[in-house]
Amino acid sequence: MKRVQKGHVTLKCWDLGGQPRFRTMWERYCRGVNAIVFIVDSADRAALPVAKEELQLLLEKPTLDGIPLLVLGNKSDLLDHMSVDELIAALDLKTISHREVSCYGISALEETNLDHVLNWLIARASH
Ligand SMILES: Nc1nc2c(ncn2[C@@H]2O[C@H](COP(=O)(O)OP(=O)(O)OP(=O)(O)O)[C@@H](O)[C@H]2O)c(=O)[nH]1
Repeated sequence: MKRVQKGHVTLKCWDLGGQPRFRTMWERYCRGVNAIVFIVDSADRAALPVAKEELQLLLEKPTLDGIPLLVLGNKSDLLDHMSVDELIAALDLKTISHREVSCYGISALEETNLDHVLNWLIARASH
């Protein structure tokens, strides 16, 4: 767990492992949160079918109904990264209903677009 502070808001963030053995834990950690952030490698097209599958399995849990979802396509610094529109299509984000969904491209390495991510999260934080 990591605390991220901006102004008067402190975000408590849990970084969950992406490997198969951790995936059954996702739902437990996502219960009761203000937002779920699902991060994919936007330069790894081959991994997206599995990412789509795992995201759908997570979102169909009744305990997570209505929780806002932010999908981040990381590694936008790499030449062959997918655009946000490509990510939306590959992850079938348009078919997600009963919750708010946003998708941004970011680079954790170059710290690109992270201000948008923070603002999105702060707007959904509890006061
Ligand atoms: N080019 C580039 N590489 C990145 C970026 N973000 C992370 N990486 C690299 O990607 C690899 C994986 O990064 P991690 O932070 O371990 O990824 P993770 O998703 O937390 O991994 P798990 O939690 O184990 O699934 C590392 O080699 C990072 O240096 C980025 O924005 N651009």
